Amino acid sequence: MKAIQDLYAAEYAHCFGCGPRNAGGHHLKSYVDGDRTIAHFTAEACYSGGVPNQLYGGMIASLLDCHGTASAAAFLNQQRGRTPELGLPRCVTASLRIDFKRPAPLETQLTITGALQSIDRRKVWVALHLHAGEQLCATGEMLAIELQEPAQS
Ligand SMILES: CCCCC/C=C\C/C=C\C/C=C\C/C=C\CCCC(=O)SCCNC(=O)CCNC(=O)[C@H](O)C(C)(C)COP(=O)(O)OP(=O)(O)OC[C@H]1O[C@@H](n2cnc3c(N)ncnc32)[C@H](O)[C@@H]1OP(=O)(O)O
Repeated sequence: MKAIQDLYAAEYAHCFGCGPRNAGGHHLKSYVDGDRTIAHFTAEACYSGGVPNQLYGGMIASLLDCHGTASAAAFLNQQRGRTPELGLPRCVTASLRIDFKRPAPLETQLTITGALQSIDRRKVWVALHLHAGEQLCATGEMLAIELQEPAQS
């Protein structure tokens, strides 16, 4: 199965967190998994926060940011009955609230999931969870908004 990010059009594929065309980026890959979305990521030791073996909060935000917008695009597509191969909506983060529940470890596989909360036209609310094994480390609530197409001349 293709990752959602691998369906982004070339001009939208340079995101630092998940763009396939950003050589220096993190290349997060998100997948549709039934009625939710899922991604896995293992952070290298250099992404340490201020406490030993504790992942930097900005990296957690980055993972939720990229997974959330990919999830929003996939959920909008599903609502519209479109297959991803026909093109994805272009969603950006309008707001992202994060609760850091427990430290997330370095050099350990993390699992990020997304679930659709609701859709109102271009607005998509996504619930996000980040786990290390069974441990819930962070939750997020995102409002993603579909970009409007530029006016045709
Ligand atoms: C095989 C072909 C495949 C084709 C694939 C094509 C595309 C691929 C898909 C996606 C790729 C795109 C990007 C993916 C890459 C990386 C993503 C990583 C995530 C990010 O890193 S992303 C960067 C950070 N992100 C920003 O840089 C956003 C800056 N911002 C803006 O660009 C505007 O702000 C925008 C566009 C968000 C809205 O602007 P706008 O002019 O379009 O719309 P407007 O302002 O009218 O808002 C409309 C309705 O949302 C409500 N609303 C707005 N903001 C709200 C808020 N904060 N809280 C609550 N409600 C809010 C309004 O109240 C109104 O509500 P209502 O309609 O009910 O009145």
